[in-house]
Amino acid sequence: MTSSAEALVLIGPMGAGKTSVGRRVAKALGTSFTDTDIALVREHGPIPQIFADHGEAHFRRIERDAVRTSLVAGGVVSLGGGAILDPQTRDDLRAHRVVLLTVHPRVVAARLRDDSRPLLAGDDAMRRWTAIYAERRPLYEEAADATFDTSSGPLQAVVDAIATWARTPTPTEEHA
Ligand SMILES: Nc1ncnc2c1ncn2[C@@H]1O[C@H](COP(=O)(O)OP(=O)(O)OP(=O)(O)O)[C@@H](O)[C@H]1O
Ligand SMILES: O=C(O)C1=C[C@@H](O)[C@@H](O)[C@H](O)C1
Ligand SMILES: [Mg+2]
Repeated sequence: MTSSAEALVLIGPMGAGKTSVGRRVAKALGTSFTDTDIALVREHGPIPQIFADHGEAHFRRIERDAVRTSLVAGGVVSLGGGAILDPQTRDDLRAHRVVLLTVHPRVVAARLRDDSRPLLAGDDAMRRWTAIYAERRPLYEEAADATFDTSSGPLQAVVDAIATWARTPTPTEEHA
């Protein structure tokens, strides 16, 4: 028995669909939706500005706080792509159901055209996306209870598949 509600947490690389899919999964399950990027922007301002004014290490600290608060709230929680880098966050995720969203590099390029992601700013965005994903992949895979690829098909098909998976009791729940 856990003291706080278990969240359904979406992790994965930039542009995999954590925000857009997570919002729709929450609607399908009739539960709350929190996106840690959206939450921290509300409190601290735009992400590129935070990186420019205070650097990535500072961003990771406030991201860590946003993740902790969001996990306590429960429901569906979409993390920023780099939140998995924090060891405390990785530890916290063990108490929740974690879904890894993946996407093929050929597909993601078209999804990353806006300038909201400072780690992809400027030239060579796709080369950096690929390197960052390769570096974090073991952390994503270690944390994930299930993986869904968002590269093809309608977004709603991924949403439905995750909602169906989420409704299936975990072995722990079955035997509780
Ligand atoms: N399955 C999908 N099919 C088509 N387009 C998608 C899909 N998932 C996301 N998109 C589009 O890709 C863009 C990026 O998606 P989104 O912001 O949800 O990614 P993210 O994983 O939250 O990225 P970040 O880590 O930067 O927060 C959005 O314009 C979204 O509409
Ligand atoms: O993958 C990352 O490191 C990031 C992903 C976005 O969700 C934002 O949290 C920010 O742009 C950094
Ligand atoms: Mg997002």
